[in-house]
Amino acid sequence: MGQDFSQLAEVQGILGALQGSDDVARAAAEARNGQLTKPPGALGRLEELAIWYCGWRGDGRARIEAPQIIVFAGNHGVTARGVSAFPAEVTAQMVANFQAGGAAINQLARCFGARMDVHALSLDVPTADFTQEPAMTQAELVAAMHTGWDAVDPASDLLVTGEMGIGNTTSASAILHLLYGGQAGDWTGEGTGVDASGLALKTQVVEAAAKLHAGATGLDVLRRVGGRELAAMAGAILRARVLRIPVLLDGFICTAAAACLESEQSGALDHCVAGHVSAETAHAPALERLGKMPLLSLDMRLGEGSGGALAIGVMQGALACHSGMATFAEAGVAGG
Ligand SMILES: O=C(O)c1ccc[n+]([C@@H]2O[C@H](COP(=O)([O-])O)[C@@H](O)[C@H]2O)c1
Ligand SMILES: Cc1cc2nc[nH]c2cc1C
Repeated sequence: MGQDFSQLAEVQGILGALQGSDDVARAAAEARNGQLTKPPGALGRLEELAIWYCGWRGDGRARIEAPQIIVFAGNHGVTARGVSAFPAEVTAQMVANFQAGGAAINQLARCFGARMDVHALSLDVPTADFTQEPAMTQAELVAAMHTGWDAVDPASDLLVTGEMGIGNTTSASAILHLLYGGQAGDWTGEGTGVDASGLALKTQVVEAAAKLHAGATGLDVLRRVGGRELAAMAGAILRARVLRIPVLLDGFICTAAAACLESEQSGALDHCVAGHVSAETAHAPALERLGKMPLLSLDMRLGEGSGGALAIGVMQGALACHSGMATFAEAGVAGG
């Protein structure tokens, strides 16, 4: 595709000119679904998912053959406030683990035949502490979004964006509090596992951040209280939209990053499905605000794209049935 950007205004221009899904392919998929050898509606939500996917792919009989998982990693200045149960150096250590094939996401990628890529974003330069100043400059935001944009393989047919970043649930909570209001406590949870006093401190940090950055919207929220890996996920999700590659959102942090795109441009996440709802308490209300019903609910709170990766299997199943099943006429089954 001939689209690219080097400035925030150009990102906004791309968001303002997004195309919808292909009505003709969607109608063909809907017609095919009505002829398959099953009682109407018997595959439940899989039917709606397959039709949705076919619409985005522009093919009434699409399959999933080349899923891609991208894990973005970033470090956060706000960790100096003591908001995580783990030290910041774990981010770089886990990147090494991803590269060596030892993390959960490596195993899940293999299970579903997905290509997996890892992008570490300036781990030696944490973002600024957003209780004091914006986490990123506009140039830093755009550069991180561009890393995500470039990371998407145009030949892939389903994308999962995942992340690794000690402290990034504080970022996600601050984003959601700024976008959706309420109290800081409504959007703040345990992350990697802080105790009750840790949670109280983290809630104060989110409250202070929301106060400092009050009034921000859309991508400016991502810049002010986000992080590089969140911005990269947003960039990848946007690129996927331009390339008509459907996206499975992962957990709390991925959803918060995506919510900034939706805040900037209503409908920007129409090509996305929520892969799962995580155990982080504010994830379910965030998905509700976005009108996204998660495919899975397994009490996971790992990140890395792990919940989205598991949902690849659900989507593969939906499309295998839709595109592989015989019709009543083909199979000579009565009642179609
Ligand atoms: O995906 C989720 O819903 C999720 C929920 C809680 C924690 N995480 C992961 O844990 C890390 C952030 O947790 P924390 O406590 O350091 O803010 C980061 O690497 C995330 O991938 C992820
Ligand atoms: C060990 C560990 C692995 C992770 N994967 C994603 N976030 C994580 C956070 C920690 C602490």
